[in-house]
Amino acid sequence: MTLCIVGVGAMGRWLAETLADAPSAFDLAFADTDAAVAADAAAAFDDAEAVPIDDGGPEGDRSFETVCLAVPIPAVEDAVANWAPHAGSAMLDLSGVMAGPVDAMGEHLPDRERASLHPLFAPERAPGNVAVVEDAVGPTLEPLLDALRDAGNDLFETTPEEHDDAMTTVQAKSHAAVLAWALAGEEVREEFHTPVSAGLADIAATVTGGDARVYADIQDAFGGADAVADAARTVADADGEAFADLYAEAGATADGLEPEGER
Ligand SMILES: O=C(O)C(=O)C[C@]1(C(=O)O)C=C[C@@H](O)C=C1
Repeated sequence: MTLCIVGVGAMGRWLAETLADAPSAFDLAFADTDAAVAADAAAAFDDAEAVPIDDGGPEGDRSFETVCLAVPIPAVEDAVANWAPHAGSAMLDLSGVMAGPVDAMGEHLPDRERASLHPLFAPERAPGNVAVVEDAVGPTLEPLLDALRDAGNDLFETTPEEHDDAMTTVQAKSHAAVLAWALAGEEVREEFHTPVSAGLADIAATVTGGDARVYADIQDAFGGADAVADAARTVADADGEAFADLYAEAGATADGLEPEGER
């Protein structure tokens, strides 16, 4: 299958690396607004090519069986429109938001295969859970999804609404809370750390070790930092009894938030 990966950031590279090891053959092409980044990726994979971008789509009248959009969240809907004429059989996106691209793909590729995937991890922690909306999946996308499964990823079916709602808690509120903790904290001697503070410090290092633009896009797409700030204010203002009530309420909510294996 010819597959053009549009957007060669961390997740575009992750897809290429995962498929390069798959038994089914994927002829890879890479396109990026930074032509040097696409050229680098093409050089790293056997027989892969770099595709120059012109006016948002591929230069010349190029067509690929499948186009995968691994572009930033704010760019994905325009990318669907620009690349739809060049996706012969299928399009998928890995942008991390689902409602917008699923609607746009339905509008621009009504008669072709379509899926939206969100790998819920950074590539260095692959394989992991991948949320999937199989809007219209058939013989073109099936081998690609199988290759991700074969690489140890756990693909689970969701809806755009369920996914985007979940990301408010899973991503936007989590990141806001962790960043606020790091911003409010001060350096302490290592021996003072407790299991709780050491765990938070580890998570803060993970969150701040990524790409600021990706984290800003997540805040814009899903919101939730205000709710975290309001909750922190309520905790800060609570006296003994009110604090105990909040503590109990947080405990009950936290039970529901815990991944099943850890309950
Ligand atoms: O660093 C990790 O492993 C992450 O989980 C990163 C993380 C996240 O924190 O939500 C950040 C952006 C991606 O969309 C997916 C996951």
